[in-house]
Amino acid sequence: MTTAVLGGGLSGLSAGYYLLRRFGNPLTIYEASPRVGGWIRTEARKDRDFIFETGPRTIRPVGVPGANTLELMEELQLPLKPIPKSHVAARNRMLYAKGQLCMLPNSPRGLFGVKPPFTQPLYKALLHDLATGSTLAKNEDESIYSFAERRFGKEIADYAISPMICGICAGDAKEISVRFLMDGLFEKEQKYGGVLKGTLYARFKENVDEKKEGLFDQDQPKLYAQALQEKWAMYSIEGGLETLPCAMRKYLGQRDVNVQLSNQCKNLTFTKSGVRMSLRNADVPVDHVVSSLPAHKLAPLVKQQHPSLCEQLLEIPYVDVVVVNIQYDGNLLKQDGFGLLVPPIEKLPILGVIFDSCCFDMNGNTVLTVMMGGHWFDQWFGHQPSQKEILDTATKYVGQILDIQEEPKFSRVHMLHKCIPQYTVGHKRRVESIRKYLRDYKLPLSLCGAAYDGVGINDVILSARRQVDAIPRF
Ligand SMILES: Cc1cc2nc3c(=O)[nH]c(=O)nc-3n(C[C@H](O)[C@H](O)[C@H](O)COP(=O)(O)OP(=O)(O)OC[C@H]3O[C@@H](n4cnc5c(N)ncnc54)[C@H](O)[C@@H]3O)c2cc1C
Ligand SMILES: C=CC1=C(C)c2cc3[nH]c(cc4nc(cc5[nH]c(cc1n2)c(C)c5CCC(=O)O)C(CCC(=O)O)=C4C)c(C)c3C=C
Repeated sequence: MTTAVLGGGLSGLSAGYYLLRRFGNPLTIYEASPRVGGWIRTEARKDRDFIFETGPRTIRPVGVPGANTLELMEELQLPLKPIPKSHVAARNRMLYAKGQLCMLPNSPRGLFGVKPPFTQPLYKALLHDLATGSTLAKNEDESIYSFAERRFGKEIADYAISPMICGICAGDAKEISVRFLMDGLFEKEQKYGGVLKGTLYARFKENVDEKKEGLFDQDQPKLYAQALQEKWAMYSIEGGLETLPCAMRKYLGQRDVNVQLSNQCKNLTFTKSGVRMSLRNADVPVDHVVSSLPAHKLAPLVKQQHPSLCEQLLEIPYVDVVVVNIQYDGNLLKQDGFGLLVPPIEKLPILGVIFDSCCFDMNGNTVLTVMMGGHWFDQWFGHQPSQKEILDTATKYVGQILDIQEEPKFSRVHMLHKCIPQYTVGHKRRVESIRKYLRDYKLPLSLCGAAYDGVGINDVILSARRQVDAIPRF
């Protein structure tokens, strides 16, 4: 069976890895740009002993998706850099709200005091949940903001959930589906009439649930067991996260998988015997294609033969993010931690700041990443500001929030256009409908990647594995 993968980002490379394992060669991965990795990009400043990550920087070793990624890391023998749960970067997460830097509670004791930006002890939010019955009809969807407000009150929705959504998809919690991050809690609420009630009731079933996913019934990956034992909160890779796609490309290349860079797929034509892909210099027929492309990039490729599929794909919205990496000599941070998020209710042009040099050793440098834009990109950056204006905005807020007044020694501004999909209300049903369309028309096309089954690194790797496993054998 001849297979091909569209896209050489992490999901496409993972699809290549799992296709090779299941069907062997011939297998080709087509990537439009001259490099692999997609949004994963590390800029190493070799002369200065620090790195800038322009996309992701950490991976969570949690649950089946986390275990699956660690299995891949083990196979690739990558040198991981764990951050244990006791590390300051795992314990200290901050908000900038009401004009001050606020530390979020990191232990059960934190539920009982009143700490800004909250005006009530957090346990009251739990009482609110206990006192409120379930109010939505079964199996519906709603925004994560409205769910949090219903269950825990407006303060939690504004100062806990909304910034969390900014720190995962740069989105507006008022539009993002509750099923994006709280599918389980939502289901429990609907089933048992409350989040807390449902969580306590279902707790004893947790191990059963993990087994149900069926991937690691026999043995857990060794690295996952190690991560559990050593209580890792998250990890990166020596040299930065781009080490992962580079290692995958090498691994696949050594096993005769053809990874073609700068070869954009321009059209897909479904034929009686498979698919014809229009590529740089030729039309190539294959039996089955796995697309890892962002939904808005796949849409035009199927438009000619399947306009309604194209329209459904275009219903998955994306947002732009501005990433500003900055470096200063010496340690200038007065407060250590992972970083800070700015709740959207503050109406500031920044989404948050990550303290890279607190998470990982940067040889005495202070390295920060300021993230801006997202759902509010047009409002703040729609006038196409210059790189200097953007850098000035980032450093202004670093000055105001972190009291770092000096100019950065080194900086980079990146505009990430349509970099992160938004799982808005109804996303789950949209994806089901897209996949149903492929089944109904018996199209030899599988879809994986950040557009469909989760936006994190673990999610896109697992998405590739599941989609490859679901391809019927010829
Ligand atoms: C700013 C930012 C921070 C993030 N932080 C984290 C984090 O800390 N932890 C975490 O787990 N996740 C994080 N993520 C998410 C993670 O980076 C993504 O989920 C993941 O990289 C998506 O991989 P992908 O392969 O699905 O898509 P992509 O990376 O978008 O890859 C798709 C590839 O397809 C190629 N392509 C497009 N069109 C064509 C075509 N017609 N033909 C051939 N190739 C084509 C593109 O060039 C690209 O290489 C972050 C994302 C962003 C943007
Ligand atoms: C503290 C500041 C943070 C900013 C600013 C931030 C921006 C940002 N993040 C994404 C996408 C993802 N981030 C993810 C994980 C993650 N992000 C932060 C913090 C900030 N993110 C933390 C602490 C974590 C780890 C999560 C945890 O341990 O609880 C992920 C992966 C989520 C997962 O399922 O594992 C993604 C995806 C974007 C696009 C962004 C831009 C504003």
